[in-house]
Amino acid sequence: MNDKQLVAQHAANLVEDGMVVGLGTGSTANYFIEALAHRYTSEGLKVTTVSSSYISAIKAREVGLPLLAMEQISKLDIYVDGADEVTPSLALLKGRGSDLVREKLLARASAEFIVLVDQSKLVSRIGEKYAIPIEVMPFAWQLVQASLQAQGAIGELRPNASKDGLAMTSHGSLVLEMTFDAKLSSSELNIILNNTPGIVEHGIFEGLAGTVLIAHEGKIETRLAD
Ligand SMILES: O=C[C@H](O)[C@H](O)[C@H](O)COP(=O)(O)O
Repeated sequence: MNDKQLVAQHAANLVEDGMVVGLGTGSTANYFIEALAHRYTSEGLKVTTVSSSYISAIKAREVGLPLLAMEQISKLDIYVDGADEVTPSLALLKGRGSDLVREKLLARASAEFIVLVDQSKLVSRIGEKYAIPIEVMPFAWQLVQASLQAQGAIGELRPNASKDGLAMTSHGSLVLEMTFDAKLSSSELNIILNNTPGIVEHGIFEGLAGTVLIAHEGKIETRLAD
């Protein structure tokens, strides 16, 4: 079992009978979906799930988990997802995939947001390893880019996987990948991005993570939000 599987299994064991569980997106979230499905089929654990992306919904269906559409829920008990960066204050950077809107909705709506990472995701500040993904309305991308450049950021639209076009999110947005002055804190960046018209969603998850489970060499460390 690798570190991502280990931490995913640990999180699946935290799910209790009757819970509505949000399913994240990405390789770590996939391991969680598999581990939860195992408990559902082998232990008869009663769960309902809601997915953060089309790809996670497909995965959940493949493994036989009961799945609700997001429109059918107004709250959930637990949301489990990976992250690309985690700071000491448990601010997150997410969105190397393209499903930020649903991910942040579920993170905000859940009673408990549990983040699964290995040690490679720990950073001292948001933006240390990756540019910040920013979903923009397609017609707004140049105005958003110019507005952020005026505040010192640099960056371009995300290319698609084969680099012969542009990446598009599940909901038809383009993605700007912007790097900001390293002196800006995650909360300052969060405010700038929340206040910029034309941005649909962005990858800074500030004050949302309740628990971060960190796997390293077969052991799990639990960090709780203040
Ligand atoms: O949109 C992608 C999500 O934010 C992922 O949770 C994040 O990129 C981490 O992915 P992984 O578990 O594959 O490292």
